[in-house]
Amino acid sequence: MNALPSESTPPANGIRREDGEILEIRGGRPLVGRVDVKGAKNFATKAMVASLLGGTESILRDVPEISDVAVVRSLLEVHGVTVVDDGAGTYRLDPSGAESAGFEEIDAHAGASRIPILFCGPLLHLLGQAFIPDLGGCRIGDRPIDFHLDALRKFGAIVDKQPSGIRLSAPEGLHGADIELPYPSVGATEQVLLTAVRAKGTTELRNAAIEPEIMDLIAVLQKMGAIISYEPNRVIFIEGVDKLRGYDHRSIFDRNEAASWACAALATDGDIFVAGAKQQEMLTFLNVFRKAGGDFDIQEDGIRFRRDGALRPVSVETDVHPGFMTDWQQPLIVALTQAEGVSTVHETVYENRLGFTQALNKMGAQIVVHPEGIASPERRVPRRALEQAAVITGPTPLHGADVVVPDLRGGYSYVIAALAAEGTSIVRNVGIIRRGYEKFFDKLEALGADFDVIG
Ligand SMILES: CC(=O)N[C@H]1[C@@H](OP(=O)(O)OP(=O)(O)OC[C@H]2O[C@@H](n3ccc(=O)[nH]c3=O)[C@H](O)[C@@H]2O)O[C@H](CO)[C@@H](O)[C@@H]1O
Ligand SMILES: C=C(OP(=O)(O)O)C(=O)O
Repeated sequence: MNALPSESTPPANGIRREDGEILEIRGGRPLVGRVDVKGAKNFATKAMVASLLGGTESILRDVPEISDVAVVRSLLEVHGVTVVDDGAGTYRLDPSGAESAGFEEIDAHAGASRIPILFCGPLLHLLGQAFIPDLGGCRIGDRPIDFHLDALRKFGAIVDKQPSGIRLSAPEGLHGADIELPYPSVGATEQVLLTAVRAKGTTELRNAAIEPEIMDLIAVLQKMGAIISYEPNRVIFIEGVDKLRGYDHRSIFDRNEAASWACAALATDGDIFVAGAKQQEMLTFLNVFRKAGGDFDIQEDGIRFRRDGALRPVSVETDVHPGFMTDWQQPLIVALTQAEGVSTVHETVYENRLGFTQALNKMGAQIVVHPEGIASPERRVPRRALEQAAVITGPTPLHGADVVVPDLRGGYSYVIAALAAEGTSIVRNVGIIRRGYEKFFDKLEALGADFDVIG
């Protein structure tokens, strides 16, 4: 492997490694070694928004160095929140200077993230108004926000959809609400939690999402002084309180990143210790990992993942927690291209999350995507002719190709496919991967990956 330019010396090709958008990857080598997984992208960003609700400074620990965090930080700062970090993942967030921000400033900082929508409740409580720009995030379906807006109206917000975003106001303040979600939406559940904690009166939320990241957000809000009870059958009661204080909290680990590296070990016949990974939040993933021919050791400070002989075909259906997480299926599909038999992956959360498989076929995989998925009336995702179920026939040797990253988990998947392939691949648009994977290039290097940043 050519020695990668270190951060301190400018690389020969003049490309600052950390800003690299194009990788040249030479495959055929197993990934072996240790990676450290920090806090979860899908938790830390929400906890940062929650700091707006506190009357005093909050401290958030194990914050990952990813671009989605940078987007939320800049949105908080344009609203007058002081954010200081120690360079090692501890953030201090002081909302005492919070104020309204101009549309242009907000729009300029919205980035490719979905998190801005979660600013609604806290800003309405704090300022009585909010402007939320159009959202980013992975293009894996329509990703509407109707559940969010319906909930905010029930809290008493006036919602005005505009060409470039949403303007909200709450002239009478916000009051408790009775809300049943049509689907256990993670974002909509977080929207309700972040709004209800300071609303006047009690809120009942039914059909709530209960992902581990949601439970950690509830823990943060409880630390701040909120009164939230989590009942059986996805029911959450929130008693609004007049004021909340700052919190001190260590983020839950990123189970999506941990699962990604586990799939990388399967795909490259490697052996990866994921420091920070915990069994409890990954039970469903670990069962599928073992059925697919993986072996894992649960240790005090992490989980060791490796292949245990030939990979075996599996049938997986994505679902809400505690089911198989939709964010896990893309890296798993890369590993299943090496399994000895026919696997199926039914994507039931998003209607368009299997398009990334076309590039895998370009690398030699045999994946057929069925737009209608499984024929079952209770399916979550409306039955439309989009990517719904993938049938993966293996094992198929992968060869290098020139591919363009479509989304966060698809991008990660292309990199491990290139590492598992024989020959050289060019993977473009890899900046998207930095949305959710901290120090991605450093980790690949630590695991023995043979690649260069070429653009
Ligand atoms: C930043 C973050 O935390 N992202 C995660 C979050 O996304 P996000 O919160 O956007 O995902 P949701 O759980 O809301 O979406 C699930 C399904 O509900 C639909 N829906 C959602 C909201 C709405 O108002 N109307 C509607 O129809 C979506 O289109 C999708 O089909 O949960 C997803 C499901 O675990 C994960 O894949 C994402 O990684
Ligand atoms: C879909 C994902 O993220 P986002 O909701 O931020 O697009 C993901 O983390 O896999």
